[in-house]
Amino acid sequence: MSAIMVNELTKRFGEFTAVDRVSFSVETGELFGLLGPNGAGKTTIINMLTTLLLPTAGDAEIAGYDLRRDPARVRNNIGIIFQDPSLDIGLTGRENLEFHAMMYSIVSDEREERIREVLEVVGLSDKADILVEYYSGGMKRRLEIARGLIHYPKVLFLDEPTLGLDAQTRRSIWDHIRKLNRNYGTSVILTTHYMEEADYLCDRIAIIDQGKIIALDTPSGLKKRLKGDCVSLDIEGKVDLIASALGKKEWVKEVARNEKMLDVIISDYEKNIPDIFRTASSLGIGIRSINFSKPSLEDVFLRLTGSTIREQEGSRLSVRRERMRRRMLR
Ligand SMILES: Nc1ncnc2c1ncn2[C@@H]1O[C@H](COP(=O)(O)OP(=O)(O)OP(=O)(O)O)[C@@H](O)[C@H]1O
Repeated sequence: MSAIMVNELTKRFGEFTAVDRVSFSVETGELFGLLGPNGAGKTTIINMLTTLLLPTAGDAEIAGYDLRRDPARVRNNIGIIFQDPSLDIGLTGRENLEFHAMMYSIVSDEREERIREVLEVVGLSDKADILVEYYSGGMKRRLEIARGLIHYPKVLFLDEPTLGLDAQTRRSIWDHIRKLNRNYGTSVILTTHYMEEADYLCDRIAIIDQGKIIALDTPSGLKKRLKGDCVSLDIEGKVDLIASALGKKEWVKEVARNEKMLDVIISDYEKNIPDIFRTASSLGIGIRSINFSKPSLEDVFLRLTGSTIREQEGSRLSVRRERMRRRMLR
């Protein structure tokens, strides 16, 4: 059985269509991502699937229950972690969980054991009795995840789970999400605009742009849509000569010269890279350095939407990477 089945789900705010006939399904135990820029419609999709917002059209089933006909049962079978923190900072971590467990009518005999368990999943057992006011951003996020798990939901919704957190904390949250998904078999649907988060965590990703799903596949399936890998060579000798020799190879998709540098888009990197060296050597041309970049989800996104990628300004490497990326996409 699918954990979530979405059929032509649509949300209009007045004249504006925020979500436009979106259809997808999430398998039981799957970690599924909605990836897209700010304003793409991800939160609106989550809000509809969690019964917080009424769809304009379309329908969905969550944990086997119809969104429109059975919203109470849907709510009982899901956990939600919102984008904005919603903890009571005047209570301890444990008290926040107790309060939530009571709201879900978990009987007191079971409550203590469940709290112990979810605190362990998110690695907060030793901080449970500290006021949330003194928690770091990452600890708060982990506590929110623990809270979303307290009633053993079949499906967990996470809206931008690591928004605003530093890289190290983000990584630790990812590991906790994976752990709960693997250990409990909880189906997870998360929204993110961090490409690396979707890539690292998700079994499958739906790329959302302007309210529509524009691609849906595994991370590697999405990356395979690109033309190839980019090899960047710093040439010692006649650049035009090697550029023309490489351009004739069947596995070379594109060659572009930039002064002494050569960017070559190739297929099957592992197999063909030695041939680049052999070709250079047969022409008496040296290669000072070689740089290699594999396509990322960022490249896929750029290819699909045409929108620019924000790179660190001023860095020559970034400018170069951006240039190489654009070549891979053409
Ligand atoms: N209640 C509302 N009334 C009018 N427009 C809305 C409403 N809620 C959302 N929108 C619009 O719908 C679009 C999608 O918003 P949504 O919050 O779903 O995007 P998102 O992909 O989740 O981005 P973010 O991560 O920034 O929240 C946006 O243009 C937003 O301004």
